Amino acid sequence: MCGIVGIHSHGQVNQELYDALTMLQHRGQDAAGIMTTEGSKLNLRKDNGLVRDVFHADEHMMRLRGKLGIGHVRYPTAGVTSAAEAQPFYTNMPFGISLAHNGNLTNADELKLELFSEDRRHLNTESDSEVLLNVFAHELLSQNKMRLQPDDIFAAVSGVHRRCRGAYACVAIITGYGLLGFRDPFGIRPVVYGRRRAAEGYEYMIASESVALNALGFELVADILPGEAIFITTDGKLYKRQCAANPVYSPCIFEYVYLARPDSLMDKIYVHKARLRMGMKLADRIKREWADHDIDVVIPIPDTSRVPASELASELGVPYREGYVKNRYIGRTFIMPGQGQRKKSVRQKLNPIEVEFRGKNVLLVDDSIVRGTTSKEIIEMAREAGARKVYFASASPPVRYPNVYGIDMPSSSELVAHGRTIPELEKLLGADRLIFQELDDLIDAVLHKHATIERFDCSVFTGKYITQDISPEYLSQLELFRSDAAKQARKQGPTSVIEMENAGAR
Ligand SMILES: O=P(O)(O)OC[C@H]1O[C@H](OP(=O)(O)OP(=O)(O)O)[C@H](O)[C@@H]1O
Ligand SMILES: NC(=O)CC[C@H](N)C(=O)O
Ligand SMILES: [Mg+2]
Repeated sequence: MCGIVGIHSHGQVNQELYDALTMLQHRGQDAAGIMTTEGSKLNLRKDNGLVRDVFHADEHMMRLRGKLGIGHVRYPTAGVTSAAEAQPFYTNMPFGISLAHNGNLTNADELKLELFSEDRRHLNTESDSEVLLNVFAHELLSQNKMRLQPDDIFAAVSGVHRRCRGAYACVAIITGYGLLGFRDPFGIRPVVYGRRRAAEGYEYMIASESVALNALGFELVADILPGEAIFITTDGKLYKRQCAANPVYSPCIFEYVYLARPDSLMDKIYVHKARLRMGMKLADRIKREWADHDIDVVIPIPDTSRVPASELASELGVPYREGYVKNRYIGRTFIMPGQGQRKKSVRQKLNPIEVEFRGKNVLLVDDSIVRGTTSKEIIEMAREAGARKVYFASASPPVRYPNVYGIDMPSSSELVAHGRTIPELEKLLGADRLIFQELDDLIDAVLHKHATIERFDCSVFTGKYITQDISPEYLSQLELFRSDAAKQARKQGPTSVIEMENAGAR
């Protein structure tokens, strides 16, 4: 999961793109980038780091001039972490197109070969997003038009649907023409759009999550539906089209569990409410299966589990206490790149308030257990702080299978619950009792009364991939290339990379 944003405004967009990216920072902490267009000139700044570190006022922000632009915060799931793979990506032919992508292509390798040998296009990085951009560019070129019409752009998006597999929510600038947003036919990753009234007419914004719209005073119009594309021309006309032959509304359920901010409205579901219902369902399970529990206090693992934990406590009728103080200067640990950094960061990030633990039976609640980095450390900390019994509940089922759609969980062997029973996990993590949400309850909690979603991608819990094209060979290749060990081994090589854009003086 990365964060994407695009704005078409009547004023300069640089600061607004920056502000939107800070609202989406929780979706990617590795790199950030902004591309703006001013007439026919494009301005790009991208680098590794948090939004606040990548853009400096005089050096970059002042130079990102233009009334139309796109931005990206990256959490890598393909290629490498080099700054050259920060987004947006750009290709000159045709018209000058720049693109920012959230998701992950599962046929990037085949497409790379096709692009090279059949479409005669050049790729300069290992990124699947550069592949996606070039497929779109080739499809646009194939329309064979000197002047583009919205129909040509939508036809090119249909071409992307035919060729690209996996997850993609994208924003793109077609220089001189306008701003495009589109979503894969399964709608795996989220993307919404909104508008704001200005004296000169409406201004438009496309973003991964509605929180970015709220913060900038845009009203949410709708989700871009699976397979749909919207195009806003440089003079502010909006066109919308369903471009996929067979769209199936099936977003990733893990967005609701962990990835998204609770204050986002996503596919017409309030993430906050979905998380409250997760807490309620989990409490029901405890009441059903452990009626005589001896829990004295419910303690959340900040940040994400606060919402389900509070509802769980109130349903159980047990006090809810903030037992861990979160260091506000440490980011999300799960989306950090290496296991060493993740492990160290848990201790730096969370510190127990001893009085909430001493002599008590505590139920620690988290939204998920993935690699077990957080839960293992946290349980140990609870014991060190003097807890009598340490129980642990997860608002989602055990994560047992890799993700191939934009979450960097490439390797089943890194997932603590893979191939382990609950008693084995209790032992490994050091919990006196471990309680997981049932998948049906999680689905009920998220779906609630919403009929438009046909199903969810629940692959991290079930190993069944919504696109139905993930072979065991693909998964072993993924593990080989992207496991922590593989990434670590690659780091042993030269650390400074000479990239195309860095070759000359900047
Ligand atoms: O089992 P693990 O591999 O540790 O992964 C799961 C943990 O990681 C996430 O927290 P994170 O610190 O990323 O973000 P948060 O502050 O939003 O909870 C998630 O909320 C769990 O706490
Ligand atoms: N998490 C994402 O959406 C990643 C986007 C893209 N696959 C990259 O690695 O840059
Ligand atoms: Mg957490």
